[in-house]
Amino acid sequence: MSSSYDTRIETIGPSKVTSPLPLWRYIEDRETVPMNLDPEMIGEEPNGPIPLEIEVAGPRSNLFFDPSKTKCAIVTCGGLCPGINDVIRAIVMEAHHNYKVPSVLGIRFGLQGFIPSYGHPVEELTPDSVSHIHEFGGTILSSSRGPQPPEDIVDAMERMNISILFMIGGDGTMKAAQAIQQEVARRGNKMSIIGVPKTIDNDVHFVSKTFGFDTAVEKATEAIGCAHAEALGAPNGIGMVKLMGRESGFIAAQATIALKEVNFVLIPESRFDLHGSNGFLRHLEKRLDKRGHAVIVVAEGAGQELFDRKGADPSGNIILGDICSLLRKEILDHFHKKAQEITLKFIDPSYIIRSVPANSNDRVYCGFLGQHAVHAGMAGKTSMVVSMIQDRYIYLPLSLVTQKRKTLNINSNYWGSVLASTGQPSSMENPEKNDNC
Ligand SMILES: Nc1ncnc2c1ncn2[C@@H]1O[C@H](COP(=O)(O)OP(=O)(O)OP(=O)(O)O)[C@@H](O)[C@H]1O
Ligand SMILES: O=P(O)(O)OC[C@H]1O[C@](O)(CO)[C@@H](O)[C@@H]1O
Repeated sequence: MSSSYDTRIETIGPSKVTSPLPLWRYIEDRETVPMNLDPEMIGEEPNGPIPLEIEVAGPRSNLFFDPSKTKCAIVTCGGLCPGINDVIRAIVMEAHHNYKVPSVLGIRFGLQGFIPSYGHPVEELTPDSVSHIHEFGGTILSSSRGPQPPEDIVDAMERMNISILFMIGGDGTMKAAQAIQQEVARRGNKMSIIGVPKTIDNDVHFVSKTFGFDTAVEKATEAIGCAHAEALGAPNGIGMVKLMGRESGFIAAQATIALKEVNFVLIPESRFDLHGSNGFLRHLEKRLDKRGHAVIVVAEGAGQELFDRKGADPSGNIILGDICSLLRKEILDHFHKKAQEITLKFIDPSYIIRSVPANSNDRVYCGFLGQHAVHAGMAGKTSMVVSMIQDRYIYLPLSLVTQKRKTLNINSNYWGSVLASTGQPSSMENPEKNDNC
């Protein structure tokens, strides 16, 4: 398969400043690494490897910005995610200790922090002030989700004399970064916009694994382990766990593969019927008849096709698309009608999987992401994100990662492995499509 992806990284201008870093190896500017990307890992159709030249992350010997006159800023947007504080810490340490920039500002409450009418003061981030923040979950800068005009954000950056803006967030934040970058370019400003993709959902296109995903999955497996114990603790015991993932089921799928005890995993990408000869309830019934217990993992966005546009369930009750409420009701009704005793225990770890501090893997990952983000910004690279693919830290254009949201491809070998682990059928849709009621 030939590739039509433009992986070139934009730069603001020529690099004329010698880097102050005491290093044994610099990365050649524009050094690339040839990669044969596994399409499944970056959210593309599984049509064979994607050959691409991708720019290697790392320190450059020549910089665009003169460190002694460079002011940086960091903003965190979207939902919380383990490791945000680790990235903030790494950026501040790298910028201050190695490049010796005079100032790194923390923008409070996401993009709101740029807009004067919200009145959020900026915070000077120093090595001292960030030295222990990795011990805590969340973001020391706080976050928000509302849209803010890129013109007002760039006005604020001009007023504060910011040269490099680091934006830590999910796919929405990367789109916001692109809009800010376009405004910067329209004004002909010499400012660098660097994205660090963050989300427990792992749904950023072209990024094989976002930081925080690993920790969230680890935390999710604790809930599944408990659901399994509950399921085993009663006759016909059913343990159900709800996990985050509104539009993609990566957390549910990965936690399922990690813990072999899951018998059904329901994700947004894989439609299913409740009733009928091949519906979920029939398969659950078979599982209970055979083994006497079942563990079900549900991504919050699964089964939205079962609700009408008002969020009502098949009986017309408005339950706002909450798939687990619907499943619990339908399971209880189903087995009640059959006069079969079941015990259903429901666990919703909810925000716990994303508000915890990062695990060791994510800590290491976040540290490097932060450092490489600073190297990129100082070299004058812009409109890009820092990421890791196939064990290499690399830079990717924002235009690539914002093309679409990554979803789990149910024709992939990865999903095949998930199904092999649960033993559920590859489809729980009925051939006759009229019996969801
Ligand atoms: N298409 C867009 N254009 C400009 N700004 C956007 C766009 N999408 C989202 N944003 C802004 O980016 C910020 C973060 O977006 P959002 O709330 O969607 O979270 P996210 O970055 O996708 O993180 P998460 O994965 O946790 O949802 C918000 O301030 C939002 O208004
Ligand atoms: O309740 P909030 O903060 O809007 O976010 C919930 C969403 O955020 C995420 O944690 C990350 O996008 C999703 O998994 C979840 O659907």
